[in-house]
Amino acid sequence: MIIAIDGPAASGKGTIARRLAQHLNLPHLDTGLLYRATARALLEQGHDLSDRAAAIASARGLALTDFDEAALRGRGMGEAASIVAAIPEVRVALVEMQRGFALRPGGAVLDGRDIGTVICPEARPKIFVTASVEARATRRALELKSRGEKVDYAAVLEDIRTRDARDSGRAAAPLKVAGDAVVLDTTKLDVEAAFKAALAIVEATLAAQSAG
Ligand SMILES: Nc1ncnc2c1ncn2[C@@H]1O[C@H](COP(=O)(O)OP(=O)(O)O)[C@@H](O)[C@H]1O
Ligand SMILES: Nc1ccn([C@@H]2O[C@H](COP(=O)(O)OP(=O)(O)O)[C@@H](O)[C@H]2O)c(=O)n1
Repeated sequence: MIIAIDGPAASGKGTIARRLAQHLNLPHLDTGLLYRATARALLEQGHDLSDRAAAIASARGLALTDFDEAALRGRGMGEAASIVAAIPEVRVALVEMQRGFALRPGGAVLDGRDIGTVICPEARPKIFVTASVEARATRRALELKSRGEKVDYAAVLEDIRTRDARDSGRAAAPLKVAGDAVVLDTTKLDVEAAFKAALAIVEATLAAQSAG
């Protein structure tokens, strides 16, 4: 089974994807890390984020490895990732890697922005995880603080608004709800309740598949 989890920044999609993968014993790919790693490689080589050719080369050179998550999950890298992710050729360079992961025998769980719409349109179920922008900013601010970053809520809220607009407004694989996705709003759910709600969606899909 391929499970596609999409949604905006800090909606809780990664947490849900990880928990589902663990529970179902499936491999999990956080596809946001691919865009974050592309941006980081670009910056480390001294290029500017607006250097399209260098961004494309960086995406083409990326390998699925154990990413240095501590370096990638910082506030600046989320913003940088969303800038390079708007370049169509960067996205194309990362498609095969993601599809290869999704098509592993036994299935996989992938989370991102375009898993259900572009990478794995055949995935079942597709879950679109969302939450109010204020809840997402609160969660991200807490997360960044726990990672040792000095952050202020207002700045994180502004970051998230900017990123939502860029990710939804771009021409290439914009963030949007797939027609056949189930929307899961986690604004009022804690981590455990959000996981249980997602698991119920997966179980309903499995039941429908075995019935039909
Ligand atoms: N339902 C929830 N309630 C409160 N905090 C949550 C919830 N889901 C996730 N979090 C926390 O919010 C932060 C962002 O979650 P994450 O799963 O990384 O989001 P995303 O992958 O959508 O960016 C993490 O610190 C995570 O522990
Ligand atoms: N499948 C994906 C995953 C991430 N991205 C981009 O990468 C950025 C960082 O993604 P992420 O999932 O790590 O970010 P968070 O949702 O964790 O904040 C997003 O803002 C998107 O612009 C994408 O375009 N497509």
